[in-house]
Amino acid sequence: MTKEDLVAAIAHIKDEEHQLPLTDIGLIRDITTNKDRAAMTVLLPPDSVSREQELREQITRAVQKTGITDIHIRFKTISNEEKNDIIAIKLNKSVRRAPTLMNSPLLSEGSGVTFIAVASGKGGVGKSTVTVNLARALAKQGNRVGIIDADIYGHSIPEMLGIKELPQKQGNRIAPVESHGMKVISTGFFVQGNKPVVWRGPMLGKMIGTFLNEVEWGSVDYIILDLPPGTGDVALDVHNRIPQCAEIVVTTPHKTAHHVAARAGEMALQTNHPVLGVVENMSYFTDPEGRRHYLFGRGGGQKLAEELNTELLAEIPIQSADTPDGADAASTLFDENSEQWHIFMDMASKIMNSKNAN
Ligand SMILES: Nc1ncnc2c1ncn2[C@@H]1O[C@H](COP(=O)(O)OP(=O)(O)OP(=O)(O)O)[C@@H](O)[C@H]1O
Repeated sequence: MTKEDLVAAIAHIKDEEHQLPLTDIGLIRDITTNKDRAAMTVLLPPDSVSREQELREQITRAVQKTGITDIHIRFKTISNEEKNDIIAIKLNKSVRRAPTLMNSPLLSEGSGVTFIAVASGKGGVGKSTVTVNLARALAKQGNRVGIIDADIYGHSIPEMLGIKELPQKQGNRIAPVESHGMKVISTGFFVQGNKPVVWRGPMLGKMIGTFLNEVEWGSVDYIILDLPPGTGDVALDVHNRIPQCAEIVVTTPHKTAHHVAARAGEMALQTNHPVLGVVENMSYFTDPEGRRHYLFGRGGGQKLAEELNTELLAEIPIQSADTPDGADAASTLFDENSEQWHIFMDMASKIMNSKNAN
């Protein structure tokens, strides 16, 4: 009796959500067998905890059919995020490079397009702010830049850029909206009103493919993708469809933010995507006398960069909403005279230099 025989014996036991064998998606692991003894660990996400007894019985029956009677099954509860991470990493090999979607000229070798996904562990840390300003800074330095706002839950890019129009049809293709010298496509263009998006399964799986294949991008040097927070389906799809996509992980100086951000970066690493670096946002506030105040603590970005074995690309200060002229300056498009803008310009140069070095 080998481990493979044991895996085969329990391969019919499936995950309810994905209908895939638990062994294939990493939710049964540490499978060992030794003569008449078998042991394994079953990982239970919250919605499956009630299945513990049923699973124990199913596994026991299946293993007993092989003649083994000494069966040890450990159950470990995991969060939904952990479940998604495990499945993402496990499935990556098999779903990677779906052939029908590889025909986008953008993805071909020699297209010269650099893809950068901007990720974060949780929402509200400034992922979209980093996407938009990095894209602007790259455009300002002479690059042709496209933005894919793939944040299905908080597609804020059109609003940030003040885009009012919708993309037009160009033959049987979609023309991205031009704004601030960049080409923009957003999930927000394809939903009505401000309803939360309930794109699941097949539709979600098609989204990145549609944005790559059916949008007429023309010539672009960079495509920056604003991912939804966390390590869900869209992030996984990007990792799968765009194997060359590099990642920037945005975090704040908060310890908790650093912790959750690490997962987004680790997913990239485990799926062999380079992590370009970490951006720490809302790092400090510079007062009118030029003194820095580290309102949310210090070092979170650096710590995350070390953990992911990458570079701290930038520390973006907090922009005050209180401006001399009373205007609402907490705009996400940083003014070209601001400290923040200079930092974004430096970051864009760094990224361009590393592209040229490759
Ligand atoms: N450095 C900064 N200084 C001041 N305000 C900022 C800064 N960075 C971001 N903000 C503000 O914080 C809020 C959240 O930023 P943003 O929408 O970029 O985050 P996000 O991570 O993309 O969030 P979500 O995942 O919900 O889309 C916005 O109102 C933005 O204007």
